[in-house]
Amino acid sequence: MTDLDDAYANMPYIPGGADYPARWAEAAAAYRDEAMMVQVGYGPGVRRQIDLFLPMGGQKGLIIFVHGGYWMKFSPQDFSHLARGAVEAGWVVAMPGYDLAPEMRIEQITGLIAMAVAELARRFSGPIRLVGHSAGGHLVARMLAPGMLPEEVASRIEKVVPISPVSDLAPLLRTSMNATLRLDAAEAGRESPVHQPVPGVPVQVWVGAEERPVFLEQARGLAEAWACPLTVEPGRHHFDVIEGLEAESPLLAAVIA
Ligand SMILES: N[C@@H](CC(=O)c1ccccc1NC=O)C(=O)O
Repeated sequence: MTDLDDAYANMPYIPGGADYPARWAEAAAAYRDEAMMVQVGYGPGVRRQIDLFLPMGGQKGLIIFVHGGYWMKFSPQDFSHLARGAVEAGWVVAMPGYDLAPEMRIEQITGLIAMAVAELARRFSGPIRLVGHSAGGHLVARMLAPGMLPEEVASRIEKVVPISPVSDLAPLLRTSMNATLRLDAAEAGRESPVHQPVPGVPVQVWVGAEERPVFLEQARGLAEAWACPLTVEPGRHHFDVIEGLEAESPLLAAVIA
């Protein structure tokens, strides 16, 4: 144990926390059974696949959701059900997979997400919105770094909603997770969205009021660094803060409005 392990642990502080991953996988599989889904690859290997959920009728644009799990856990197939709200509102929802730590360093994962976003931009026209949770919130925030995406892709990004993002990676150097993440101070600095220039696109940071204090700080830190709005949603913790994406909710409204 290191001094910040407990601060960054979510599961032990969430009632029934250990049951969430199995419930996510089950809800995700049930949604895939009824959804119109196709997969496209953006690189070699089973993880470089994007699940695409298609709405009936016209398309308002593309929403890319990047899942979390401290860059070392889960796949898009654990979170398919989160596409429902935006799909029913007429958006295409894309969920890219990515190779995980320790095989990948965080900066390589950032590069994979940039590749996935560029691939999606080639395949769809129209506006693109980015949503990510936790480590995925970090990854979507990273897409706004100068030069991360080709200009013709960057110019189509209309809005970004980082949910409970990790925005300053430096504290992770002091967690046992870093045995897997293998961050050093230099990479932690380069990979921290709080150190990026203020982006030119609207960003709305979202976090649950019942989250661990460090996640409230991480969210506030990003909203302050980027001078963008922060919503602290009452009654939500790190695991149920994403549930609003499943149906009409304040979070879904923030994403699709
Ligand atoms: N084992 C981790 C899991 C976790 O934090 C997490 C789980 C699902 C989605 C995002 C997460 N956190 C950051 O990416 C914990 O509870 O501390």
